[in-house]
Amino acid sequence: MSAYGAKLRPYLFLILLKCCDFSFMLSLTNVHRDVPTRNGRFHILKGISFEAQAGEVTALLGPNGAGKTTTLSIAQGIDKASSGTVRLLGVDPYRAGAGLRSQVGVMLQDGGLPMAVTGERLLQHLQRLYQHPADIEALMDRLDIQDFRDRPIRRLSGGQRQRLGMAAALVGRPRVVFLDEPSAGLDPVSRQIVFELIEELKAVGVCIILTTHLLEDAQRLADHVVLIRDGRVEAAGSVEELTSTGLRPPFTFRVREELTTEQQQDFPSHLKLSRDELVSDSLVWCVAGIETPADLHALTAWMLKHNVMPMDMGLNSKSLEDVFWELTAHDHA
Ligand SMILES: Nc1ncnc2c1ncn2[C@@H]1O[C@H](COP(=O)(O)OP(=O)(O)OP(=O)(O)O)[C@@H](O)[C@H]1O
Repeated sequence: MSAYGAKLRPYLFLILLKCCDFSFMLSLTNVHRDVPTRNGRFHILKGISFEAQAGEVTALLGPNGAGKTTTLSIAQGIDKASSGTVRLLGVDPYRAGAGLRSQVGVMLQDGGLPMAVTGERLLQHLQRLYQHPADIEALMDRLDIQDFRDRPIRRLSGGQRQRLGMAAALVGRPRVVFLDEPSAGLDPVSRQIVFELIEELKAVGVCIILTTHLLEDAQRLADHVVLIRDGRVEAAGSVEELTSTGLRPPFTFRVREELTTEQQQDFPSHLKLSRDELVSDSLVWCVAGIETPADLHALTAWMLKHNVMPMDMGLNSKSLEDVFWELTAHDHA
């Protein structure tokens, strides 16, 4: 190697290292997607950026029509971004060949499953497409598919199809798995099976990207949440990061009997008392403005003065659902 080449060697090594850096299994940078319409162009995605890492669950959340499915399709390479950069295992998924496909599992929704064949036949067929497939007997055991393995897919219930769709996504032992609404329509037992499997996949370093409308599921499963609204990333971070920012959840207390007008009128003026509208039981009250022990003292002094003994009271922890409502409040106004 020339002296110039020798000087370049450390840099070449660094560039090579960067190209092989798969700590982000998936990255989208400023991705736009627009489609022609009669009056011009409709912008479905308006600059989506996020990353998904190995051994983590990344959950895409958002209201109907936000752009989640379009984002997933582009991330998988089924659809093409109008602009921006997509990297799946280091390559552009839209242009990539079979080498990438064999490392990526996609959970097919109902429409994508061949209705006439049996679940077992489908899994056997998929098994032959991969060099190092999973053991499908073990997969069928794990997802509780054995009982209906020989039934045509069209005869299966929604929950059975969901589990078969998940098995189909895992036959090739993928490094990255895309799951569209994996827990939709599942009974509690099937849901638990799917959740445990997702945890096992995480533990062996699989990168899981899922969409869900069930915020409770996202809260339980996701390491990283990407909240999409109107084609943009409205918020992103861990569940803890998202639930510890923004509005503080209200302090609530529950009483056995209705508060009188006099009690309400004498409430400490720097605190705001209102009924908790999310609870059908109207005897739950929210108190906004409790920031310090002195505020708490003002509240309990008012209770003492008016002989109000709460059945329970406390500061609520914020859920992903609260964050979702906060961020999408103007959509529902
Ligand atoms: N090919 C297309 N042509 C025109 N509009 C489209 C096209 N594909 C998607 N859209 C529109 O883009 C928006 C986002 O669609 P997308 O399916 O990505 O949303 P989503 O977040 O997955 O919604 P949902 O939660 O209802 O499944 C919707 O308004 C949809 O009607």
